[in-house]
Amino acid sequence: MTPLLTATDLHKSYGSTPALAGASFAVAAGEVVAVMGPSGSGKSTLLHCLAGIVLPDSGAVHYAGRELSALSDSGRSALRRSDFGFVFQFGQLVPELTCLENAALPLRLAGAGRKEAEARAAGWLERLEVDDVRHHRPGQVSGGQGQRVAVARALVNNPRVLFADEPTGALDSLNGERVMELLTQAAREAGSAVVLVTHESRVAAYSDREVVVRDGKSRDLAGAV
Ligand SMILES: Nc1ncnc2c1ncn2[C@@H]1O[C@H](COP(=O)(O)OP(=O)(O)OP(=O)(O)O)[C@@H](O)[C@H]1O
Repeated sequence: MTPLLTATDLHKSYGSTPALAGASFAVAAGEVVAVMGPSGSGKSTLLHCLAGIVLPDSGAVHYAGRELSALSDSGRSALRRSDFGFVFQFGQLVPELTCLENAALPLRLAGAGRKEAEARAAGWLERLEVDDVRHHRPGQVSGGQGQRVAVARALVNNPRVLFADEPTGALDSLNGERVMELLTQAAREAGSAVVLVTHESRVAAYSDREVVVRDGKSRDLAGAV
C-alpha cells in the first residue's frame, strides 16, 4: 500500500528537551496505526508534526505527495480543515453549542449552509449512537456521549486522516471500547487513515499496526490485530 502520510527521521527539541530524536512513521488510506509508548516519549509531538501543527527541526512530513514544511502557516491550517479530523482526550466541544451544532461545525466552517450541515451531522450522531442527545449541550451529556459527539464532529467532513490523541483516556473501559469500535468502524468505512496515540494496549488492539515511540525514536511492531 502506498502511504498517504509519512514522517522521515524527525527531530524536534523544546529548548534543551529533545521530544523527537529520529522518529519515522507511515500510514496508508484506510489503515489504523496506533502510536504507543511511555509518558513523555514523544507520541503527541509526533502526532502534532504529522498534522502540521508543529514543524520538526529536521526531517520531513509528506502528505499526499506534499511536504508540509513547504506550505505556509495558512496553507497548513487550510489543509487541516479540509483533509484532517481530530479527536482529543478532553474539552473539545464548544459548550455553548448543542451536540448537533458541534458535530456540524466543521461543515459550517467550510461554508455549508446550516440545514445541510446539520442534516449530515445528524446522520453521524445516529451512527455514533448519540442521536438522542442532539439538542443537549456538552455540559448535559456523559463523558462517553460527549466523546462520541467529538468523533462524529471529527468524521463529519470525511477527513482523509483522523488524528486521535488518547481519545478514550477520560472514559471507563466499557465506554472506551465502544468509542473505539465506533471510531475505527466509521473510519474504515470512510477509507480514512487513523493515527491513534494511546498508552493502553486495549485501545491499540483496535489498530492494524503498532508503532512504539521511546525516547523520541520510533519502532514498528507487526500485526497488532
Ligand atoms: N510545548 C512544549 N514545550 C516544552 N516541552 C514540551 C512541549 N511539548 C512536549 N514537550 C516535552 O517533549 C517531550 C515529549 O512530549 P510528548 O507530549 O510528545 O510525549 P507523550 O509521549 O505524548 O507523553 P504523554 O503520554 O505523557 O502525553 C517531553 O519531555 C515533554 O515534556
